[in-house]
Amino acid sequence: MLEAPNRRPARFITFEGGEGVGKSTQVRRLLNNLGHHAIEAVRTREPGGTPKAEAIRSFILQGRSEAWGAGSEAVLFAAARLDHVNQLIAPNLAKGTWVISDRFCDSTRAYQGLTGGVDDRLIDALENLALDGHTPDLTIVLDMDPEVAFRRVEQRAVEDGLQLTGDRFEKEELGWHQRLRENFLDIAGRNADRCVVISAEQDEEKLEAAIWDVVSKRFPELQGPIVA
Ligand SMILES: Nc1ncnc2c1ncn2[C@@H]1O[C@H](COP(=O)(O)OP(=O)(O)O)[C@@H](O)[C@H]1O
Ligand SMILES: Cc1cn([C@H]2C[C@H](O)[C@@H](COP(=O)(O)OP(=O)(O)O)O2)c(=O)[nH]c1=O
Repeated sequence: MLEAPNRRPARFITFEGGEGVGKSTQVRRLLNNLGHHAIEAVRTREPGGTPKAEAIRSFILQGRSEAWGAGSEAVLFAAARLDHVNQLIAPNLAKGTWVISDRFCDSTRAYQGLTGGVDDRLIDALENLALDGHTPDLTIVLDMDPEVAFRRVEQRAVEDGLQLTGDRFEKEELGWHQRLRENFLDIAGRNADRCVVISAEQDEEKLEAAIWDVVSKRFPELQGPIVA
């Protein structure tokens, strides 16, 4: 079959950062903006994205692997990622569909590696195996004070009449979340070609515009007028 001339490769974009910084909200908004530029894209998340990876997600987030330690949890996250890459990410990119993921490999490095104390060599090995070359083209790291992020989540839960329970990682103490924030910034600094840090302490529309500015400058195919 003949390749369409000048067909650009599909892009793989990930969002990273602490709890409640607005990743899911901005993934949705980015997808919408890509649609306005006639870019076909799928939204996904980690842990999860495929039935097998979602099963691993429930197991971990219910706290069932907590007693096994951060090393074993890193292996579980990588097992979920392997399936996610093979079944969803790689096939979509291969057929020209962009993939936008709410968290990816930097979360394992930040949570289990730098914050959880798992040896870099294990994190590196798991990352190489699970990604199999599918490194994101761009990673947006949403950065904010975790205390402010918690207040947002709490306020929204009160407004929606929901009870906040806190999953496996949400229930860690504030100092832990502050270290996590520093660790994401450290990862971004060490991968400056791929990662862009954006302050998430701005309203949803302004943050969306700041993200679009970064994404559209990075990928020339987005620089034309809105077509859809
Ligand atoms: N820029 C923002 N300003 C204020 N509240 C926000 C903003 N972005 C998201 N929220 C709210 O904060 C909470 C967490 O947002 P969410 O997108 O689910 O974060 P994450 O995916 O990072 O956990 C939600 O209740 C959401 O409506
Ligand atoms: C992908 C991934 C997530 N996690 C954690 C981060 C979150 O606490 C949790 C995912 O839960 P989620 O509800 O998606 O969190 P958030 O809304 O903040 O993104 O799993 C890891 O510890 N390691 C990983 O590799």
